[in-house]
Amino acid sequence: MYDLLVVGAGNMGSALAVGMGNAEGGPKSIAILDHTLNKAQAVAARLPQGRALTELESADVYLLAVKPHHIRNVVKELPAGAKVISVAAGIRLAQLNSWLVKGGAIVRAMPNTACEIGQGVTAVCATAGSEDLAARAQEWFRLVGEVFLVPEKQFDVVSALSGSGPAYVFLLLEAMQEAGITLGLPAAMALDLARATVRGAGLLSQARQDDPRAMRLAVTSPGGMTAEAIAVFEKLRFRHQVLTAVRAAAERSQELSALAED
Ligand SMILES: NC(=O)C1=CN([C@@H]2O[C@H](COP(=O)(O)OP(=O)(O)OC[C@H]3O[C@@H](n4cnc5c(N)ncnc54)[C@H](OP(=O)(O)O)[C@@H]3O)[C@@H](O)[C@H]2O)C=CC1
Ligand SMILES: O=C(O)[C@@H]1CCC=N1
Repeated sequence: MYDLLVVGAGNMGSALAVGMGNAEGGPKSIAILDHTLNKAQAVAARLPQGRALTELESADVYLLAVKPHHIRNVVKELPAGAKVISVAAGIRLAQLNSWLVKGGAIVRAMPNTACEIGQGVTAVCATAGSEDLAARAQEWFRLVGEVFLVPEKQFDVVSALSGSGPAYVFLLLEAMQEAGITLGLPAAMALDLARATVRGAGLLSQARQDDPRAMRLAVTSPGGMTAEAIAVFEKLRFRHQVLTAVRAAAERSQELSALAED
């Protein structure tokens, strides 16, 4: 029996399997299951004790990393009493519970892809009676980043903030690179500069634990060049754009829950 069987060798399943499987104190034996054997094999090859599967086998814990509209079928195939961790966006604990054949323990988690390098953020909640599994899930997710216990009613917003969040940062990277290119820099140099800047700003913010506004003001010399850029962002209502975008993602999380019932 495997300690952990990850279903879905896509972006999130592979990030979690690789991150947890290579961390000290993580699940010892990990199997990864995907429709496409090649995908599962590619992940298993990056694990100290990984096994690629195309059919379900017995495991202590099943971590489900398939798309929200596929998850009901996967849950229905799990054995009675299965211990399940789902990372599917929008899918509620009550839905997972109703699809399980019989009993079992259920944890819902919302990680992000930075788990692959141990720098993820994961929100966790669980059904009553699943405390042991919730403790184990927190332990494993802590191996690949920070963990927050979050009431389920906040999951849509949390998912829209930290689950989707890396994509917003990558969009900023793309936009910074494109601006550099348009204003005359070579593409590779523009990307290197943007990437190093995002990394440094993230690390500085983490190291200082300061209010981001104060950190922004420390860069923005009165009458200097940054002030010109910030004034443009404010005029274009950047904050409003971020709020509208995060709200759209949170609303989509609610829709995904409803669609999974169809
Ligand atoms: N990507 C992210 O950043 C995050 C994703 N999530 C959640 O993680 C889940 C997976 O997302 P993501 O990794 O991006 O999706 P992917 O499409 O990259 O990965 C899902 C994988 O699961 C496979 N699959 C589907 N059904 C089955 C099945 N019954 N048995 C075995 N394998 C199956 C898919 O195969 P095929 O393509 O052939 O269908 C695919 O390879 C989603 O529910 C998402 O909401 C959560 C947090 C962040
Ligand atoms: O876009 C999605 O639906 C998934 C969930 C959070 C990040 N990716």
